[in-house]
Amino acid sequence: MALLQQILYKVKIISVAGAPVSEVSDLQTDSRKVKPGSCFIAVKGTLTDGHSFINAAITGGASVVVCEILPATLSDNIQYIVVGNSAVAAGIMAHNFYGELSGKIKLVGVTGTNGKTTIATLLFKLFSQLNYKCGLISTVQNQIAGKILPSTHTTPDAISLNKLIAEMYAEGCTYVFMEVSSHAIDQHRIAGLTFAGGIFSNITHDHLDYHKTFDEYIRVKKQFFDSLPSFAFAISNADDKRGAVMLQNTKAKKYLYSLKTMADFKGKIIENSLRGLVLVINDIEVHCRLIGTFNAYNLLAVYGAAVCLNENKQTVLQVLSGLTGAEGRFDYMVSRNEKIIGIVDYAHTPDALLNVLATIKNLKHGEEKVITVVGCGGNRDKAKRPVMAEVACQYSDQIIFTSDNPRNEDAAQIIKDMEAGVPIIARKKYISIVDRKEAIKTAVNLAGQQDIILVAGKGHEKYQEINGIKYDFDDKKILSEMFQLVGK
Ligand SMILES: CC(=O)N[C@H]1[C@@H](OP(=O)(O)OP(=O)(O)OC[C@H]2O[C@@H](n3ccc(=O)[nH]c3=O)[C@H](O)[C@@H]2O)O[C@H](CO)[C@@H](O)[C@@H]1O[C@H](C)C(=O)N[C@@H](C)C(=O)N[C@H](CCC(=O)O)C(=O)O
Ligand SMILES: Nc1ncnc2c1ncn2[C@@H]1O[C@H](COP(=O)(O)OP(=O)(O)OP(=O)(O)O)[C@@H](O)[C@H]1O
Ligand SMILES: N[C@H](CCC[C@H](N)C(=O)O)C(=O)O
Ligand SMILES: [Mg+2]
Repeated sequence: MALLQQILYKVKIISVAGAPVSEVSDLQTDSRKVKPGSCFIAVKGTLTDGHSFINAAITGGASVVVCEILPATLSDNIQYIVVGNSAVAAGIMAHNFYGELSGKIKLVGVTGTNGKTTIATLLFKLFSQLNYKCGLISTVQNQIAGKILPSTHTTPDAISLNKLIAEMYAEGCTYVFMEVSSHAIDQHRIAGLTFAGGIFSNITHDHLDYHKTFDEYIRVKKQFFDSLPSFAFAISNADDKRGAVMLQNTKAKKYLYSLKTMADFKGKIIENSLRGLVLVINDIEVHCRLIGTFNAYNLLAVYGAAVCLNENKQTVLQVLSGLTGAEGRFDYMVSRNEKIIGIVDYAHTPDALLNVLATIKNLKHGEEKVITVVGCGGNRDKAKRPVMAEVACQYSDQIIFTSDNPRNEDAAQIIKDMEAGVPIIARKKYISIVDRKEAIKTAVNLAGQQDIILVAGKGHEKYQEINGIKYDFDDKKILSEMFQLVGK
């Protein structure tokens, strides 16, 4: 049980009605999870409005209701608290409920279209190797010190998020590295948290189904930096067109990283091959295992954050040089007889696909073919489909369009949306195969000695979501099984 008054600390209350209640057993934004004594917070969502479930929550046992609009009829023995924004209230209340712990650990948030998982995971690995107990909140998995927990979102809802941070604190974690998605910022999942630092990777086309315009997407991402406290650090990518804008109104201490211009954290690529990257970072040469220019940016962001967190520069670079990236990001394998190269990557935006394919192009020695297998997710930004197809065609010798997670859409129609982006000159080099396993198999059959197969879009995912059901599916496992069979 927790005192209601304490949980409401810092919440902007407009009015209070009904019967006074002093304690609640927990907080819930979902009426279906309410228990006797719960405080139900009615949040306006994207599909429905939590206010329609106030009665269901009361029937379920809620004793307190936090809402933006008071119901027409009030139930007996229930306290109603009217707030300006229930989602913001949920964030602040969850933070209070779990002991305001974000300020007691060092919480670092990473935002941007691409690179969040990579940067957060590298920071987690780096600080763990520097002998700190750390937490990780990411798309691939959550981790509390060594314990791995499954992840359902890039950034969990406010209640799950604060609960997770509380578990991390209880386990003795002193650092938590987390991804901050644009959905999370917009839906106030991070409201109430105190960040020690924020990192911006980049912003390119994605999620326009949700944010509607690119300007709005930028505005939402910027809000994260606008809300950082003055004692925090804010690190941004000087080479991204919007890198400066992100820090324009932040109170935090500002730092920039760059491969192209003068910056606090300045990098230069000396070598970029399948063996990894050789970089000079602020005059120190470092050999890294990560591949591709985009990873040079991720490494610079990680280095910058570690320096801002007062770690020794030499030690940081020493540890960084041994680190591998996150699962399903440029995961590299070679077929039996060492003939075909396979790369599984989570590129599911035009920019990510472009970066990965440009990296592969740079790494080629000669006339090897690049065969790309790619699809787009259903119930997500439709505008990126033709653009991803165009990018795939531009940088590949052969392309197989296939399904990703169709969710509630028709996989064949998603592929048609992609095909609309195929340039006329590329019409002869693509085929479409809805069944993703068949598509991967076909790519392996098409590949000759030394050719490179890129399987893009699903990275670490272990399922394919079709009409609400998650079927077992693992690009890496399928590709490696087929690679075992390749005898040519
Ligand atoms: C579009 C979106 O972001 N939706 C998220 C949002 O749900 P919503 O706004 O649609 O909620 P809703 O269904 O309209 O319901 C409104 C309210 O009524 C409540 N309700 C609903 C039904 C009921 O019977 N009783 C009840 O109380 C709900 O609990 C909710 O509080 O809030 C929920 C709780 O936080 C999230 O689980 C849900 O994520 C959905 C499943 C999702 O797929 N989200 C993706 C797009 C997402 O968030 N992705 C980002 C990463 C993106 C990236 O950068 O790559 C992420 O952070 O994971
Ligand atoms: N700094 C970067 N710039 C551009 N592309 C990148 C960068 N880092 C990674 N990528 C590409 O984007 C893909 C996704 O990377 P990552 O998972 O780190 O990003 P993310 O921001 O966490 O994505 P999500 O929003 O889906 O969680 C990678 O598989 C790679 O193709
Ligand atoms: N976090 C991203 C993941 C997309 C991954 C891709 N495989 C897809 O299903 O579209 C999203 O929810 O939009
Ligand atoms: Mg991620």
